[in-house]
Amino acid sequence: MKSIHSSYDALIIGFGKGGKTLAAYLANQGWQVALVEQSPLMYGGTCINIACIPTKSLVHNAELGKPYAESIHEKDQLTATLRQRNFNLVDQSPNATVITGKASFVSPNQVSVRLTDTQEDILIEAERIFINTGAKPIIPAISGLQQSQRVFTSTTLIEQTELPLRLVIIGGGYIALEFASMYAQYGSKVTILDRSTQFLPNEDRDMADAVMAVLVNKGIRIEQAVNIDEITPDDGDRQDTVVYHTQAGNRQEVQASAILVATGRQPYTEGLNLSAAGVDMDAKGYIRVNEYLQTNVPHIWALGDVNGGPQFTYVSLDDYRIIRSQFFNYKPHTLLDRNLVAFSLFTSPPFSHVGLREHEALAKGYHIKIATLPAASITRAQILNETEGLLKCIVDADTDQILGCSLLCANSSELINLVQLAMRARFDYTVLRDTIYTHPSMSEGLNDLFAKVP
Ligand SMILES: Cc1cc2nc3c(=O)[nH]c(=O)nc-3n(C[C@H](O)[C@H](O)[C@H](O)COP(=O)(O)OP(=O)(O)OC[C@H]3O[C@@H](n4cnc5c(N)ncnc54)[C@H](O)[C@@H]3O)c2cc1C
Ligand SMILES: NC(=O)c1ccc[n+]([C@@H]2O[C@H](COP(=O)([O-])OP(=O)(O)OC[C@H]3O[C@@H](n4cnc5c(N)ncnc54)[C@H](O)[C@@H]3O)[C@@H](O)[C@H]2O)c1
Repeated sequence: MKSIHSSYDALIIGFGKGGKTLAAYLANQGWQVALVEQSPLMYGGTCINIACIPTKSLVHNAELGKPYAESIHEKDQLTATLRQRNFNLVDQSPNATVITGKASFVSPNQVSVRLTDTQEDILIEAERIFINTGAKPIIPAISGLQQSQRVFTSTTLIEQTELPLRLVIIGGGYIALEFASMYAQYGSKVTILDRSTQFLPNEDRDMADAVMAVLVNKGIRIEQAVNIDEITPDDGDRQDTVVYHTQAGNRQEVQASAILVATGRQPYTEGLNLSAAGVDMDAKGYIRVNEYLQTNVPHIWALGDVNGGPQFTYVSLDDYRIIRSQFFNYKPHTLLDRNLVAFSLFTSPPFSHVGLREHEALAKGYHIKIATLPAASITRAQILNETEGLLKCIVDADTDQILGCSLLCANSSELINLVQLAMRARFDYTVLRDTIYTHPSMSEGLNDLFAKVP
């Protein structure tokens, strides 16, 4: 490890997407930079070690029909490679040092770091401090949950090399649906128990129903509006029992060889001692920032999940761009000009969305034109043998501009970026309708979808 100085131009706390990119950039510009990460198993942050990358590797291999244990092994190799590459990305710069330890504020400019290997406490001063400590799972208070040996988070479930025969998932959001889809494809019998009264409550009902149909076709059982009462332990048959009530008040039970808790993620500020720096948080514990991602303490910024923005790796990366534009010669960029953040939910096929949904456009008073297209009508989908799904676009009837688009089909996580670009460029929908796409491709579905706009 490089020698640690007592003072730096910039101190970055947490090896998240925004922070590591910022660390490498600032060091290349000649700043003296320290990046503190509490765990050597988290160099590179959440995305590459325990989130996006390992889960999408598992989704991909499930689609290919690879056995579970082999896929877990392959995922571990991939994350180990990326971890080392990410460490090098920062630490190989002569101006940057990765310090492995837990950071805690002592004053607005001073941070104490308890080094992970020696448990020694060191004090670091920095002119500017960037907090990028991410988020961690919310664990609901359910009787028996803490005692159970079969309860996992998204992090710990994908450490298991044995496929759970019966997987019960508590939650109905991103993690729940992605894990349900992939574990069902590996061969688990999956049950989703969601507290929300509606499946995918933010989506238009036609799209939500189409996603639900995809999951149900994989044999997944989905229960909405449930209230989990308790988890009762293994009685020798290697299965716990999850006891819950339905909205109608009926008591139900389901057996589980593994239980995944996927009930949301909360800001990771534990141990940071933000009060010593005087940094404000909101009611949910997210660090309050202005449009420049600056906290109430002017030389301290917060990037990524911890600042309460949408929890996506690409948003953390865009946070880096916002900060970069404040110090270097880039076009000014703030939270105020961040619009059109698309997302992809990596079920198989993936569900992707950008812009307004139909119900949102109507609520905003737009006059709209709508078109839908079954994925099965796209030739490429037939070739791929992935004919499940539905595509939908919402167009402003007064201007012909695209207001929103939802895609449930093969490669939708790529296609949605094309639609997003057209929306940012303020193209009329006819541009996507009449563009010459390669053949046979999923993009051609956009020709057909937009051709159906009345
Ligand atoms: C299972 C799962 C799947 C996901 N899939 C996707 C996806 O497909 N696409 C997508 O865009 N997003 C996905 N996300 C969300 C995405 O992972 C996060 O939005 C993103 O990783 C957040 O990064 P960040 O920059 O906030 O920091 P993180 O990458 O979370 O990094 C924070 C780091 O800070 C460290 N840390 C915390 N406190 C301290 C401290 N006091 N001292 C030192 N170090 C500290 C932590 O150990 C951690 O390494 C997924 C999330 C999960 C859980
Ligand atoms: N593809 C992606 O980009 C991707 C993938 C995974 C995660 N993520 C990010 O990670 C974040 C966290 O994901 P998540 O799925 O944990 O959270 P989420 O906020 O997406 O979903 C939480 C779900 O848990 C349910 N819930 C909450 N408490 C419950 C309880 N006690 N009993 C039953 N159900 C309960 C809610 O109804 C909701 O369906 C997401 O917001 C997303 O930003 C992104």
